Amino acid sequence: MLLSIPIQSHYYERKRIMRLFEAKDLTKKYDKTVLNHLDFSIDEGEVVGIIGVSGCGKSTLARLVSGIEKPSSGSLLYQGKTVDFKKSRKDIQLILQNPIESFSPRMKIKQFLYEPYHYFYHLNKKEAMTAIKKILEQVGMDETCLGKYPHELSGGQLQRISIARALIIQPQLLICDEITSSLDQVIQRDIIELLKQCVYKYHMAILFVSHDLSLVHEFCHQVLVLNDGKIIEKGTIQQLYKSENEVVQNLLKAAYLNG
Ligand SMILES: Nc1ncnc2c1ncn2[C@@H]1O[C@H](COP(=O)(O)OP(=O)(O)OP(=O)(O)O)[C@@H](O)[C@H]1O
Repeated sequence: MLLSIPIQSHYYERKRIMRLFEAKDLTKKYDKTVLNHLDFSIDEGEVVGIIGVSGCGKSTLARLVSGIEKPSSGSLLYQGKTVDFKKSRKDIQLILQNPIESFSPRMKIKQFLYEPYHYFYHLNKKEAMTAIKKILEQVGMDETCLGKYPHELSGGQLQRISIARALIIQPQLLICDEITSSLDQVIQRDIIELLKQCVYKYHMAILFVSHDLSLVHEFCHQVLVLNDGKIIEKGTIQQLYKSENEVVQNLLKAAYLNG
């Protein structure tokens, strides 16, 4: 045994536990098999971390769970039924590492935040604007961003706007693929705090792909370790510290040395 990461873990309470999402025998092949017969589940209000070395299939898994790519075989269940990603647009949302990819370059931030109110809640612009201002406050932004285009904001500001949009939509499952990796540490912390509030207030479940084990340590209830297309270990981060698996030990050691 093993090194522990020097950060205070702070596990916030989960209110009730119901199975939200399940992957069964999930396989994805391109020219080679990237994900190989994976089984895992995510409960309501649960934060599940995905870690593993570069190229092990983390982003591929995020794309499958969010429905932007189809598995080669296996099934994905949402509340016990095969997911219909068209119907589940409100329930399952993805935020990417590079937030600019989620924005249309010619759409002002105001429109980007108004769309979900219009589409999911049928609010008119005046009603939505009152709500948008409140949400902006929650993510630490002010109204001046509303008249701007995406390229006029920084990466951290765009990531906050992406989270604001997720707060508006309030999905049951939010998939975050390396969303803090291009941000400085202070903004990383703020974003994790915001996501914790989403879990706490809205009982949102989060699939959190990250190479930053200190954030995973602080944020995730359960962690899956991917290697060579397979889940080689799952459990709390404390359980992972006790793992005899060499790959897991090396990941934790590398995180400690880099941290
Ligand atoms: N559309 C694709 N076509 C062919 N191969 C792909 C495709 N997408 C991913 N791959 C391959 O699948 C493997 C896993 O890639 P993926 O991006 O999921 O890994 P990752 O763990 O997220 O990596 P990183 O930590 O570097 O972001 C890689 O070998 C990659 O080249």
